[in-house]
Amino acid sequence: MRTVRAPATSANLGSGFDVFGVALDRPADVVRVEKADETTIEVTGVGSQYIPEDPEKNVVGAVAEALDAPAHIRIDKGVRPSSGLGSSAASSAAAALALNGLYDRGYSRRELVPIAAEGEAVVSGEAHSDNVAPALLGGFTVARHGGVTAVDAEIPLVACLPEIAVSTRDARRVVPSRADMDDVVHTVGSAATLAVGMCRSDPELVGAGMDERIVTPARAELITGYHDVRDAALEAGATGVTVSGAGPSLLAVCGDADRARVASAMLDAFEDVGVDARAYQTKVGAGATFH
Ligand SMILES: Nc1ncnc2c1ncn2[C@@H]1O[C@H](COP(=O)(O)OP(=O)(O)O)[C@@H](O)[C@H]1O
Ligand SMILES: N[C@@H](CCOP(=O)(O)O)C(=O)O
Repeated sequence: MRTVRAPATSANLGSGFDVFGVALDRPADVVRVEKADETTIEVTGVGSQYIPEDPEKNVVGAVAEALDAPAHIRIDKGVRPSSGLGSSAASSAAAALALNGLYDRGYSRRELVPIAAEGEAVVSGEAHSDNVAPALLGGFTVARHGGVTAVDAEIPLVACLPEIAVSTRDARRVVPSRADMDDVVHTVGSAATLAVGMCRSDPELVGAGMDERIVTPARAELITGYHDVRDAALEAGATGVTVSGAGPSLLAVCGDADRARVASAMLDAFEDVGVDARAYQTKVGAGATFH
């Protein structure tokens, strides 16, 4: 038997669509695997009523198949599905690491990234690895077709999750297929600023580098109260705010001293537009760990 905890993650960070991601210190999924003749899945925890236990439909079924590692898989969800906090990726990453250990497959964490991404293809139609990379490796990650670069960073964050469901599949449909060259240049500048900020653990640079004008505005439309909540967080001291993953969560970057104030400003702003929400006061954290 093997048990692995894998963290929530936030992808894109505004300017790094389908490339950048960070592991969050909390919340997390816990996945336990035992060898079996065929794969069966049991799901408990946050939002488990919305998650299929059929191995053809649950992300961990695709991971078990990719590793040729049939197992009884128990998932205790800490990351709500359709949250924009890498819920499916947390399960995929945890299952990949746990099954790799259970069956002695010998893959490194980096080699497990494309295997765990097979799970993402089940739910969003594409094996994007910007969530599974930080869930496995921790820190700030840059996921490209050629491989993943990861760095540790000390950055305080607030992830604010409203009681709205936005599926990654639907939010990918609103992404424009073409972009204006001025906006592309702006995005490159932001992405470079953000990456330098992560390397320096500098919340000012990371926040400034989240600004992006191509994907984020289209997705903001799917989130009731997005602009009010963003403004409230900035006024409370956040250095940058953007859509987390495909939404509906918002991710704010701030200094340590401002984190509690930013979290409560975001909750109040959601409440003002009639939306219940919860805020995770978190930071860039570690990747999946064995228990
Ligand atoms: N193990 C799993 N954990 C979470 N969601 C899963 C899992 N397996 C399948 N799903 C499905 O994936 C969808 C959620 O994935 P996604 O929209 O990517 O959420 P998130 O943005 O939080 O990653 C839901 O439809 C859910 O039923
Ligand atoms: N790059 C993907 C990330 C989706 O993240 P999730 O946490 O919403 O699953 C996208 O932006 O579509």
